[in-house]
Amino acid sequence: MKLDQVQITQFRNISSAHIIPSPHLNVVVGQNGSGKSSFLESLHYLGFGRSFRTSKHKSVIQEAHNQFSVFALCTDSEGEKHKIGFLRNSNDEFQCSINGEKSQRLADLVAHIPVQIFTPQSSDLLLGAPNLRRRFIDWGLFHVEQSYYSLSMSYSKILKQRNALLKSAQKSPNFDTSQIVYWSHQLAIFGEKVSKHRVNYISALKLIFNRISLQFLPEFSLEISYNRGWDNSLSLVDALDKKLSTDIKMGFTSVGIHKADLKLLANGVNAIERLSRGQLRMLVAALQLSQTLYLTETTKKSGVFLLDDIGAELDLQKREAFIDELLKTNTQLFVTAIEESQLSFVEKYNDKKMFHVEHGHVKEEQ
Ligand SMILES: Nc1ncnc2c1ncn2[C@@H]1O[C@H](COP(=O)(O)OP(=O)(O)OP(=O)(O)O)[C@@H](O)[C@H]1O
Repeated sequence: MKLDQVQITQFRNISSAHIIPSPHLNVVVGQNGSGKSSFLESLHYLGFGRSFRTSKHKSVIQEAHNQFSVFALCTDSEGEKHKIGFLRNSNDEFQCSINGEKSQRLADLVAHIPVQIFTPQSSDLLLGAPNLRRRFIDWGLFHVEQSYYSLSMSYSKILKQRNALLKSAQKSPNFDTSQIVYWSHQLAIFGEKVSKHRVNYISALKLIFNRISLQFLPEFSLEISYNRGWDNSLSLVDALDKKLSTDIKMGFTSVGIHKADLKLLANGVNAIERLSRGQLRMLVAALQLSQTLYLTETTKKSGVFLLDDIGAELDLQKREAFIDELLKTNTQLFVTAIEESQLSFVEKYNDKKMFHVEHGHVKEEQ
């Protein structure tokens, strides 16, 4: 899906903006505090229903106002037009709109536009907690595997149920554990299915990643290793049964897909111990690009890629390599920079638009 037009209202310092982007490359330039990241953040809402900078939705609503909205006219890969929108008010209520129909289900909206974001904080994918890496895998699967969302939602609901029973059992020694065993079996049914999708996805991603990482970080031998969240020699139901008494003691489920993790190895050791900050960012870029390639190859869908503050920690050559490769995937790119000189190489692209942001006004450069 490509964004043909975007209308933003009362979003941070952007009172109102109407943009007609290029379907390929959009360069957004402006001084510190001008509103570049806010512009990308508003597009992020269309792909996730949330910000990439804060969990407090209220803080993105423009001061002295009580709601923001982002609307877009888009074209999908079959050439069909769609009208999508997202609105959120200061009472923390939101509304999605898809081709004129209102919806309270975020999944309906975010399924339309696969949005990815790359910021100076993106190395958190490798440095941060495992849930960030699971979210990375889940994002990829959500957009390629139709059943994945409902399978993982079912797993989460059953996990809550099992954890509530474990807490009750923790408090009362005579608790009938057969109920927990029942939920362990239910949990295992969905957990095995989700895990199978994840394992297949990682294997496919590895093939693409091996090629991209050679290009982006040729000085290292890089490898993805995936831990599915329980003992490899056991089925999930057996692993859950084996951990039953430990889980009762702790009051939560210690094995399952909610414990899965990705590890990135550089020359055989954990990449975070070996790579510089810039190299870690490039590794994240390679992972995200692999996802983009997989998405377009398997579904023919195209997405929107937001690159915030590209100048931070990536040298000119690496910025160029990343943008070159993203543009080959038919992704619609929005790149922000403080100065045009940080992106001097964009001269070579024909189908691009340049935008200038000043005090929240987004203007296309003619
Ligand atoms: N809720 C809000 N209402 C009005 N203005 C806001 C709100 N939240 C943030 N701002 C202001 O919006 C401006 C734009 O911030 P933004 O982070 O988009 O800037 P930027 O151009 O990305 O800057 P930098 O290059 O420093 O990252 C800032 O001056 C900020 O103080």
